Amino acid sequence: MSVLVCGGAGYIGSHCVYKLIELGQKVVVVDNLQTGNSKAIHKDAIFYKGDIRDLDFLNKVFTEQEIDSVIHFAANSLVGISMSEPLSYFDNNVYGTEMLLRAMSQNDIKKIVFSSTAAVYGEPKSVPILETDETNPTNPYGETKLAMEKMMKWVDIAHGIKFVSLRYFNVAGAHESGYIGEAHSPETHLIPLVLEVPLGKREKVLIFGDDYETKDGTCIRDYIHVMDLIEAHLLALEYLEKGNKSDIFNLGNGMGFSVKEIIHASERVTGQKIKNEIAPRRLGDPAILVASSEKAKNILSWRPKYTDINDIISSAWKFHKTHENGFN
Ligand SMILES: NC(=O)c1ccc[n+]([C@@H]2O[C@H](COP(=O)([O-])OP(=O)(O)OC[C@H]3O[C@@H](n4cnc5c(N)ncnc54)[C@H](O)[C@@H]3O)[C@@H](O)[C@H]2O)c1
Ligand SMILES: O=c1ccn([C@@H]2O[C@H](COP(=O)(O)OP(=O)(O)O[C@H]3O[C@H](CO)[C@@H](O)[C@H](O)[C@H]3O)[C@@H](O)[C@H]2O)c(=O)[nH]1
Repeated sequence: MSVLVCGGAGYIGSHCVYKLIELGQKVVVVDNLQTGNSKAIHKDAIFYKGDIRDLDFLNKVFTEQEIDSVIHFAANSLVGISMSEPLSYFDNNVYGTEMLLRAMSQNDIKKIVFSSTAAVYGEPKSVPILETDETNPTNPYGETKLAMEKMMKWVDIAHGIKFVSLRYFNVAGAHESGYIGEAHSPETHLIPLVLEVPLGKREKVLIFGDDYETKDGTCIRDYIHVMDLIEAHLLALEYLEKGNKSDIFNLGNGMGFSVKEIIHASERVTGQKIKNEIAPRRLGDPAILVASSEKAKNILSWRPKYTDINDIISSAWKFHKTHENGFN
């Protein structure tokens, strides 16, 4: 039996595929390569290039392969762009998930682990954020992920498809081998952008707003290492295999770092001064997002290994130093 990884050519999905294969699992990848790269897919995975919004394509994959469970990373995932292109976010994320769940239902596949996000909470009333806290997204991206979670809840009730929704905070770092890492084109995420300065690919990094109500005026995020995140997916699959109920878990380190602190930590890691400049706020950004992951620790027995921001940035730096042009 195989695990189907939707979005397995992307940053997080490719790390999941590597880990599953290292553990001896059979893996099928579906990806339309809109932001992913086929070079990031482990050579032992079976790859189908196609779009999750294409029901016939999905049914072909489910017919040709013996799929037991699905891990669903395929989505549009950029806060800033979702503010100017909300409809493409609803189309790819909500309609895409609708088609995936339809195909799973038609092919009697009953387990899905799903990438959700801290963006479902919006501006939190208190931190660290608990899964039971209010969800009130400040951007269309978070709204689509919330809609996808709600869709899965009703599909579970109607069709018995059990889900684990993992609400990731900010994912960073790279696979220990240094073979794969975060390589988007164009890049929009803070840590890889900051590291482009010491690599000589960028003159300076822009800080989107220094007038937030935070300790130094810049946005605070909770950074989690991609391999710790993947570990939680494996535990979530086990949890579903044991017949447990559908549930939602936050995944973060429980520590907030401001944009300025990330730049300073990156200076320590790289040993180089990183030029930066204050720019206007980016629309849709909450000021602060920090997770409580106690529920994942208690129920899934999740134990993150990378709890020091220097180690997370060092891991990203190791990849970027050897892949200055991503996978090209
Ligand atoms: N990176 C983060 O910090 C973060 C935080 C929270 C949640 N997430 C979620 O995690 C998931 C993966 O994020 P990522 O950073 O790896 O993004 P990514 O863009 O690198 O990966 C997404 C992958 O899905 C593929 N894809 C997108 N739409 C598709 C479609 N319709 N059909 C088939 N393939 C499709 C892309 O080509 C890409 O390979 C996303 O769902 C994202 O919302 C990411
Ligand atoms: O050039 C840059 C890029 C980012 N930022 C700021 O850095 C922080 C982190 O931004 P980014 O790395 O783009 O991540 P987020 O916008 O926080 O979103 C990520 O983390 C979310 C969870 O918190 C996920 O839902 C999203 O999919 C994922 O892209 C934010 O305050 C940005 O405003 C800058 O100041 N300058």
